[in-house]
Amino acid sequence: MEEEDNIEGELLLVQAELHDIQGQIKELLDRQEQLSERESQLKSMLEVSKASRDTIHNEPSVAPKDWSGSFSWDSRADDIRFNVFGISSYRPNQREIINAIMSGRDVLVIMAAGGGKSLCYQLPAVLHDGITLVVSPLLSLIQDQVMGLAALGIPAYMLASITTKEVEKFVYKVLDKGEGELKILYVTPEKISKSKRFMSKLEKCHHAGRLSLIAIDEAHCCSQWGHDFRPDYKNLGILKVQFPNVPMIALTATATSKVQIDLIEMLHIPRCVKFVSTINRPNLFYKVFDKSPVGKVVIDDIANFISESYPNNESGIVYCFSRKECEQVAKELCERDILADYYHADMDVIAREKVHMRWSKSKLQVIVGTVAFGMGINKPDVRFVIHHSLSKSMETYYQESGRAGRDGLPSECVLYYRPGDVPRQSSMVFYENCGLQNLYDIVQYCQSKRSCRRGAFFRHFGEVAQDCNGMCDNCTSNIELKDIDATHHTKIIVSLLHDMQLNDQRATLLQLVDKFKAKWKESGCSNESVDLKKEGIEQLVVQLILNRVLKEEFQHTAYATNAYVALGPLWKPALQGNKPVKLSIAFHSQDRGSGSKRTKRNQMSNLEAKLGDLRRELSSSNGGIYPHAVLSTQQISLLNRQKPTTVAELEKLIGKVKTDKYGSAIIELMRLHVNSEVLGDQACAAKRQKKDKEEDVICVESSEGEDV
Ligand SMILES: Nc1ncnc2c1ncn2[C@@H]1O[C@H](COP(=O)(O)OP(=O)(O)OP(=O)(O)O)[C@@H](O)[C@H]1O
Ligand SMILES: [Mg+2]
Repeated sequence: MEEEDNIEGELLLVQAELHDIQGQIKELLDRQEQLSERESQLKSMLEVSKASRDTIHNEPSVAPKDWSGSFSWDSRADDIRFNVFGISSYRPNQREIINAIMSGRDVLVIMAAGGGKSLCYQLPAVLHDGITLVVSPLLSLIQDQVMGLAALGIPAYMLASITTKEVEKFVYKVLDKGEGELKILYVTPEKISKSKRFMSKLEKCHHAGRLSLIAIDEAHCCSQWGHDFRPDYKNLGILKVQFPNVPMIALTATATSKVQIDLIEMLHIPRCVKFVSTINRPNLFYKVFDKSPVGKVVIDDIANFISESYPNNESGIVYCFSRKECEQVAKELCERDILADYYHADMDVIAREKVHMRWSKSKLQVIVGTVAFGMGINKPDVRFVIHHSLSKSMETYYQESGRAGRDGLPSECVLYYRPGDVPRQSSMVFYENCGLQNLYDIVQYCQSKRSCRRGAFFRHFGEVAQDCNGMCDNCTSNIELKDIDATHHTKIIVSLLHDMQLNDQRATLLQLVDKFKAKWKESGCSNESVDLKKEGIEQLVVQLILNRVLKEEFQHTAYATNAYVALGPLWKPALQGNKPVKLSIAFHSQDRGSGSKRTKRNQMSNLEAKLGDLRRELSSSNGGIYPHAVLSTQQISLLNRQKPTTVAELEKLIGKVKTDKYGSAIIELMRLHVNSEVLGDQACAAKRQKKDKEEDVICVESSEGEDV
C-alpha cells in the first residue's frame, strides 16, 4: 500500500515535470518558428536592399552628379519659386530634385510627409514648355492640388469622375491639338489603366512633343509591400513603355527598401536618381501622457490640453481606436466647448467629405477619426495630433502623428497611454504577420520614460540617430524617476500564473493584477518603498510581456477575441529570481496632459489673428480655396514681424502672384493696424503726459499741503 502511494506520488511528480517540459518544448518550437520567419524576412530585406544599391548605384550611366551645382534654369526657377509659389527658400533636396528632373533624368523621391514633394514636380511643370501629367490616388488630394494651383494662377486641371463635360472637352482639345492653356493635368490611376481614349490623346500630345514630365505621387501605392496598395497603380508601368523619353518622377513618404525596389521595377525606371531624405521631423514634439482608466477624465485631459495650448482654434486631429469611440469622444469634446466632429469608414462618402471640408477650411477645430482618416489629408497647419489610444505599430504612429506640422512649424504629437489598452490592440493584430511584434515595438516606445522618443523612430527605420534638440518629453522632462527592483514582484506574478496554468485557469491582464494585489498583501511583503499602484503593476506585467517572461494568448468567443496573460519562454529564470527586473516609476505621475511638461507656445498676436480672419474671408471670396492657399501660417507670422504697408514691401515677402491677387486687402489691413498702433502709441503718450502732469500737480499740491 505504502509502496503504491510512493509510486503514485513519484508518478504525479514525473507527470508534472513531463507536462512542464512539454510546455517548454512547445514554447521553444513556437519561438523557433518565429525566429525562422524573422530570419527569412531579414534575409530577403537584405537582398532587396543590396539589389537596390546595385541597380541604382552601379548602373554605368548613372554617374554621380552634383545636383546642387549651377544650372542654366537657376534664375528662372528662383523667380517661379518665389513669385509664383510664394516660397522664400528651398527645403533640403528640393532644389537638387528639380535640377535632376530638369536635366531629363528619372527620379525617385523619398521624403517625409510635409517635406515638400509637390513643389519638386510642380515647379519643373511651370518651368517646362509642355504639359506635366500627375497621377495621384485620391480625388480629394487632386481637388486640393488643382484648387491650390489655380489660386496661384497656374493652369491645372483634372480628369476624374467629377470632371464636367466642358472641362473634359477642353482638356482633350489641349492634348489633341495644343490649343488652350494647360500646364498640369491630374488623373487617377484608373484613367491610365481604363481609358483608351485618354491614352490615345496623351499619345498625340507626346507625339507633338508637348508631354514634358510624368509625376507619380504617393508612389508606394504601386507596391504590395506599401501600406496603401492600389491595384490600378500596378498598371502605371505602361507610361514609361509608351513614353520612354519623358522624364518620370515618383514620390513617396514610405521608405522601406522593399517598396523602393518594387517601385523602380514596376515603373520601369532602373536608372533613376534616388533622393532619400531623413525621416526626422524636427518641428514635431513627441510626448506620451499617462492615460486615466476613467474615460471621462481622459476627455477632460484632452479638452484641457486643447483649450489651454490651442485657444485660437488651431487645427488638430484626435485618433481613436474604434468608430464608436470616435463618435463618443467627438460628442464629449463638443460638450467641453471644443469644436469637434468625427470621421470614420461607417459614414457615407458625402458626410465624410463634409466634415473633412469644414476642418480643412478651419471651420472645425478637431477631427476625431479612426485610421480611415489617412491619406488625403493635405492640411499643412495641423498643430497637434493626439492619440486617444495607442497605434498598432511604430510605422502607423509615425504616419498618423506625421500629419501634424506639414508646414514645418512647431507642432505636437501626444499619445495617451495606459497598459490596459494593450490587450485591446493585441487581440486585433495578433493574427497579422508580425502584428504582435509591431505592436510591442510601439508599446515599448510608450512604456519608456527615459529614452528619446525620436531615437526610437531612428532605430525603427534604421537611420543614424540625430539630435532631438529637446523636442520630446523624455529629453526635456524634469520628472524624477525612481527605479524599483521588481524581481520579487515578478516572482509572485510568475508563480501565480504557474499555479493557475496547472489548474487549467487563465487570467486577463486586469484579473492578474487583482490576483497579484491580493497575493502581495497576503505575503506580507507590503512596504511603502516597494508597493506598486494598480497602474504600476499593469506596467510591470506589460514590461514582462515585452521581455518574454510572460506572453499573451488569445481565445475567440462568439463576439470577440479575448487576450490572456500566460507564462512566456523566460518564465523559469524569472521565477528563480535569476532575472533581475527593474521598473521606472515617476514620482509625480499625475501629469496627464495639463501639467508642467507642456512646451510654451507663442500666443497669437492681435495682428496674426486679424490676418487669419482675412485669409478665411479671402478664401471664401476666391472660389472656396483653402485658407492656407491664400497665406501660409509662416507667411502670416512673417507679415506680423515685418508689417509691410506698400505693394513693393509686400511683394518682397510673399511674391508677385499673391500680392497681385490679395495685396490690396492685406495692405489695407496692415495700414489700419499700423495706424491704430500709431494712434494707440500717441494716445498712450498723451495719457502718460497727462498722468505726468497730474503727478506734477499732486506733487505740487502735496508740497503745498506740506507747506501748509
Ligand atoms: N521650401 C518650402 N518652404 C516653405 N514651405 C514649403 C516649402 N516647400 C513646401 N512647402 C509647404 O509645405 C507644405 C507641405 O508640402 P507638400 O504638400 O508638398 O508635402 P508632401 O511632401 O507632399 O507631404 P505628404 O507626404 O504629406 O503628401 C505645403 O504647405 C507647402 O506649401
Ligand atoms: Mg504630397
